[in-house]
Amino acid sequence: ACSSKYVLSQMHPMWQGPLAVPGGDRQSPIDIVVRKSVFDSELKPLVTEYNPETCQQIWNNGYSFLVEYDDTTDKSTLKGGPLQDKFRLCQFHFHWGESNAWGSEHTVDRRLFPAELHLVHWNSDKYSLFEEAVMEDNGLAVIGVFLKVGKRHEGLQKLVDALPAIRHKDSVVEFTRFDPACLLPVNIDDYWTYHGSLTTPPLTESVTWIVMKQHIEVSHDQLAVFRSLLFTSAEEDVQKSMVNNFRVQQPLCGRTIRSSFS
Ligand SMILES: COc1cccc(N2C=Cc3cc(S(N)(=O)=O)sc3S2(=O)=O)c1
Ligand SMILES: [Zn+2]
Repeated sequence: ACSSKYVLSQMHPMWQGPLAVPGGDRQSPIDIVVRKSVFDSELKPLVTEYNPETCQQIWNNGYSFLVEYDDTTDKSTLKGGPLQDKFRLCQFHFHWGESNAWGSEHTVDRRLFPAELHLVHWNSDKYSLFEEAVMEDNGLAVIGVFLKVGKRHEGLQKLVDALPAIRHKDSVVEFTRFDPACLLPVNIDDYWTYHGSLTTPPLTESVTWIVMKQHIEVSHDQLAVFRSLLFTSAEEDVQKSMVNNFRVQQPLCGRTIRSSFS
């Protein structure tokens, strides 16, 4: 799987960490300035082929909660869009705020969303292990989807119902037969794409970001359950609510953001 404790445990609740990695000139997240993005007609539609049977577990890593997929074969994959190779889904997770006014990592013309979903994939054409891919230039592809508060998301509810069982850091429960495609917006043909990094340690600059233009809606109550999670483990005497687990925005450093739509 693609998330090991030693890496994730470096994350501190209000982890704001270094403003940018020393020498890092392609860090994430960033603000997407729509009028500065460049339409690229060569960008193809994204092709996701997710198999719910590869869903394995859901766990609280002390920074977010991750739904992990079996990435030992090419069963749940992403290709097309800006990608030249086939990428394997390894996990998805979210970032959110303590209020509905903020929480997303990326913004669109400075517009904040209450939360953001990240579907993490690694290049299985070029690498045999996630741990290799995460260190390489074109090793990872992460789909970002903005969440807005509105109507209840039926597909999300199975995940929301599992959260009370993983309230504390390092708690894990079995979680199966969840199709992450249900979390994608109706239209996945319209997106922005740019070269960036992981937004938490190890902050490696190995990510092709694909940020969806269309958001998904979840209910206020569903998002409130995210906020009932804790950064802290059961043993700690001071419990801290898992909120505001997003990174500060990073300098664009001259990068071009391409759009798949004009
Ligand atoms: C050896 O490198 C490893 C090993 C195990 C897990 C990770 N990761 C850590 C952070 C991280 C942050 C992501 S985000 N918010 O940009 O989508 S995705 C992701 S991760 O790849 O799961 C890295
Ligand atoms: Zn993330």
